[in-house]
Formats: sequence, C-alpha cells, structure tokens
Amino acid sequence: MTGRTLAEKLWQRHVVRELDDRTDLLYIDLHLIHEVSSPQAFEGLGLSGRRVRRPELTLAVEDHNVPTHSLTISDAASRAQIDALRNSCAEHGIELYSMGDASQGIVHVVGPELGLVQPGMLVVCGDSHTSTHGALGALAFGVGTSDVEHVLATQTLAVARPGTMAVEFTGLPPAGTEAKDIILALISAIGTNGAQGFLIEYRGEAVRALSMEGRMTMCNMSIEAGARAGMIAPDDTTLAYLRGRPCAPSGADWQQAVADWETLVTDDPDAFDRVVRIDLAELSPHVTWGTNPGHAVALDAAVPSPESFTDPVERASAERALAYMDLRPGTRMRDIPIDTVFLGSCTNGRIEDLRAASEVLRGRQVKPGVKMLVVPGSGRVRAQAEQEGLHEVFRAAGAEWRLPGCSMCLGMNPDRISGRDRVASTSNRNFEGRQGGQARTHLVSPAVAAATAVAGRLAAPRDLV
Ligand SMILES: CC(C)[C@H](C(=O)O)[C@@H](O)C(=O)O
Ligand code: SF4
Repeated sequence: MTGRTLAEKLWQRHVVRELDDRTDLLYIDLHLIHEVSSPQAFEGLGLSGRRVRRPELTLAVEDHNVPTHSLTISDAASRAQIDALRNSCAEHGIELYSMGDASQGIVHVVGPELGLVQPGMLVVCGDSHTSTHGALGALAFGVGTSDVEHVLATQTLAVARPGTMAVEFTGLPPAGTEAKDIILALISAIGTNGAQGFLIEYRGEAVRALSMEGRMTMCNMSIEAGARAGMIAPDDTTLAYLRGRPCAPSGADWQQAVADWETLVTDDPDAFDRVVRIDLAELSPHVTWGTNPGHAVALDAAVPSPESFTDPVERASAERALAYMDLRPGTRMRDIPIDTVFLGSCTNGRIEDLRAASEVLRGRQVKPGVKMLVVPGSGRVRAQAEQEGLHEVFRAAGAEWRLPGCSMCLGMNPDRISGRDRVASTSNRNFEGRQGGQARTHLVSPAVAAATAVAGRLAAPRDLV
C-alpha cells in the first residue's frame, strides 16, 4: 500500500513487518473485548502459559449477555461467560466495565464515548461491528477468537492487505432522513457482498454534514455490506466530539494530536481500487422487508416481487425471505403491522438516536398492544438521556426504559423474542431468528422506530397526525 488514501495511511502506520506479498504484521493500539468472544482466547493464553502483553491497551465490557431489566443474570451460560471475563480481567490487570458500572455499555458505544478511540489508531475487537470506530478516522475491524488470543499475547496481528473502496455520496439527504437511511440505501444498492475484501472510506458533503453519532451508525453497518472496515476522515466534527472526553489528549498533547490528525486524509481521490457513487438528493426513509440488511426499500415502496431480481441466487434468497417474513409481494411497506419496537444497539443506541425518537414520541402514545423497548447503548448514554428528561418522554408514551446492553439486537439475553413477533428494530441485522425465536425483523432508523410504535405499523414521523 502506497499511502495515498486514508486507509493506506492508517494501515502503513501500523505495519511492524511485511510477512509476505499479501500479509502484514500490524501493531494494535487498542484492543476491546467482551464476554462472548474472549473466554476461549484467555483459555488458550492460559494453556500456553502466556500473559497479556499490554493490559493497559485492552478494555473489557460486559454487553451481550447482560439483562436490561435488572442486574441479576439467571441464565447459567450467560453467567459463565461473564464470570470468565471477570476472572480473566482480574488475573491480567485489564480494566473491565461490569453491569451496573456508570461506564458500562455496548463495546462500540463505550470506546468512542470515553475518547479511547482516536483518529489514526488501529482498533480491533472480537466483534464484527468494530467497524463502528472507523467513524473517528481510525482503522477498526472485527477479528475472530483465535485472533483475540494472538492480540492478547502479542499486541499484534497478521492481516492480509485489503483493497480500498470509496463510497462517494453526492447530494444532501432531504430532511426527515437519517444516517441509517443512507447506509440501508447503500447496502440495498451494492448488496451484502458489495464491499467484500475492501476498506470503505465514506466521502462527500453528506458525510461531512453528519454528526459523529450518524457517522458511527454508517460505519457500524459497513460489515453488512461485506467490508472489512468503514472509515471517515477526521474533521472539525471529530475534534469537537473528542475534545474533553475522559481519555482524549488534553493541553499541549491535544495540539500535537490535532496536528497529526489533520494529515489523515486521502490525498489522491483517484487512488482507490474501487469507487461507488450514490446520490442522496432523493433519499427517503428506508426499511428492510427481508432477512438480510440488503433487503431494504424506501418506506414509500412495496414489498418487492422475487421476479424483480434478475440474479437467480438473489431471487431464491428473496423467495425464502418472503416466506420467513410472511409477506406478499406488492404489500405496501406502510401496511405492515408491528408487534414490538426495539430502539437501541451499537447502531442506534446513542444519545442522538434517543433524542430523535423522543422527539417523535413526545406527547404521543405507543399504540396499545405494541411493546416498545428503549435501551441506551451505555450507562453514560442513559445518564445523559435522564438528565435531558428523555426517559420521562419514553415512559409517558408507554415504552420501557431499560439498562444498557446489546438487548434485543440478538437473542443472547432475556430480551429475546420467543414467538414470531414482527419487530421494527434500530439494530443492524435482520437475519432469521436473530432476535430470538422466529422473530421477523424490519431494520429502521430511530425516528421510524418511534413513529412505528405510535402507528402500530411501519411509519415515518410525517405519517402521524
Ligand atoms: C457475539 C458477537 C461475536 C457478534 C459479532 O461478532 O458481531 C455480535 O456482536 C453480533 O452483532 O452478531
Ligand atoms: S448491539 Fe448488536 S451488533 Fe452491536 S455488538 Fe451488540 S449484538 Fe453486536
């Protein structure tokens, strides 16, 4: 990699050694861990008699298995994973934010909000949505459990060099659309393998106009387009977000850091291996109808017919998805009734997401018979929301205000669906059974989630009277 794009610059900064013509040994600046993908790694480390090389560059949180209604775990398997993480962190001197701690939360919410993730860093975590952290101008990707063990032991990792891909957005998205709509529109356009083998850099005026929360939503779902990572060059928005956060540099260190971060831009826009252009001027709220995040359409549209897919594999996938989702082609998306609404996850569980949803719910009621769960992404998000009185808005509307965690994003904790509920969810994956049972998931933005809760069917805020 020659260093003309942001991704190449970030990569080059971390090369310890070139291993062969395709693979580099990379130095890891920050290793985030959680209870699901680390127990086996610690076990392997123990079996080979090794210690954690840089415990101070490792941060652990409890997120996937934690209940959000109380601080007591009754499920034995969840308890075991949490206990294993606690024991390993104590043994190796790793900082851990446990359930109930003010800084606990979903790993991808906690890292940025503490100011731990900074431009120029290489961040890994045994979790696919590590791509979230690229929003800060970092190179960040998910790794497997054996990689977690390698990073624990050496603070390095051998990684094959990916290609670089620019996603150039043109036009500014109209009012009433959010980052979630942009990323759903992108994935439906390029497909869930559309960015396979690439590091995406999101570019264009629309990206510059996004808040950090919106950028994190976008980068979070890069993996759903098959990308290894997604990233956005740091700018004033990034600096304003980082300044004053607990682990961000301060004083002279801040000035020095900023001078360096300013160099983290793509010098040659023609240097990308691949460029995708998407115009956002006509964007409208997007929702999914099927069982992968690429199965998305405008809320204004109808459930597509499998015949509309020319590719036979895609057509078969659409047929299967429609059978699972129990939907008929031609049904207007707005006519789809919803049983449960989930607002939360590392995609849309940040303060701005809660604000957007509370705006819609203020003075309104969740439709009787619809259950709505509001799960802040972290203890800090929860505290901030309570300071702003958002929890009162949610409760007054009839939604449940919960403790932080991954919650209904996936069926690893008590918030799982047991039957065939149809769920409007602000999370990132609508796979079969992802939310537990035979749950039928429709991915939506926070504003659409809130409007849907009120209407009892998929809806945008402008549909509400
Ligand atoms: C459990 C964990 C390893 C998993 C991931 O890798 O992403 C989860 O966070 C998910 O979102 O599916
Ligand atoms: S919130 Fe969902 S996507 Fe994010 S880390 Fe947790 S389970 Fe994975």
